[in-house]
Amino acid sequence: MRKKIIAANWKMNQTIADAASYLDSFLLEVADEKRIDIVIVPPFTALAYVSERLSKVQHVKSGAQNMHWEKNGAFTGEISAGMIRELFARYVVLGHSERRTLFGETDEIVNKKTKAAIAATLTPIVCIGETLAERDAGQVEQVLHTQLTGSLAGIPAKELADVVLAYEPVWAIGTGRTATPEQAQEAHAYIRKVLAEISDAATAEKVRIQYGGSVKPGNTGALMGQPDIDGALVGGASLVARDFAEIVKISAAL
Ligand SMILES: O=C[C@H](O)COP(=O)(O)O
Repeated sequence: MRKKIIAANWKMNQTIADAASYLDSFLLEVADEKRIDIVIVPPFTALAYVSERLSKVQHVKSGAQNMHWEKNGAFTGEISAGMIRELFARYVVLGHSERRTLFGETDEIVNKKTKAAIAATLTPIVCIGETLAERDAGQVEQVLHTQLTGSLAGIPAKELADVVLAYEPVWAIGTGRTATPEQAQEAHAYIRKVLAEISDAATAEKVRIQYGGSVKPGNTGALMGQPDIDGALVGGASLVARDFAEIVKISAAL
């Protein structure tokens, strides 16, 4: 049985002051929700603060939104896995579609970052997903296959088992247009099939696959009730503490 993992990707939102009042209410709301993993992914500027607050709460962890694959060097504006780990963050989101589309991240780059994160004992949340044009052209499986084999190349099964994947159809991100539970389940089942091909069936069964794209309290139950959906990567709805707490509670109760 895979433990569900629900993550709040705040993207470029929330100051330290915002994070403080958010956590005041969110941590009270989810104080008893210890059946699932909960992750808060703030912008880098609030990561130290959020990690410090969460160090007193065992069941909620922090994560970063991006990192560079090198340990250090002349990479202005970048930070390394070791720097994230120094803040006691446990997760890092890699290859988010906004990184791929707006900042030119390729599967090769995501692969280097994933390996560097694992080497630094961070758990990567590797994002994949098709655009609307690709879905309309019937290329969903082809796109997911390319992204999976490229982003996860050369990662041994033992390490792959602990990687978290996030299936985020690009057309559902921030649009209010959610994949139906059936569409999401179909994609997740295919992802697990590809995972079995690139590792083995037992490893594929262990990998947790989140769904992301306009997840809200109202659609959480139907999505999280699907057999191959093991959690959610939540953007917009995670900015409101009460909404994100509701998503956590609905997921934990399933
Ligand atoms: O990382 C989160 C995803 O991009 C989903 O964002 P959204 O919930 O605002 O659609």
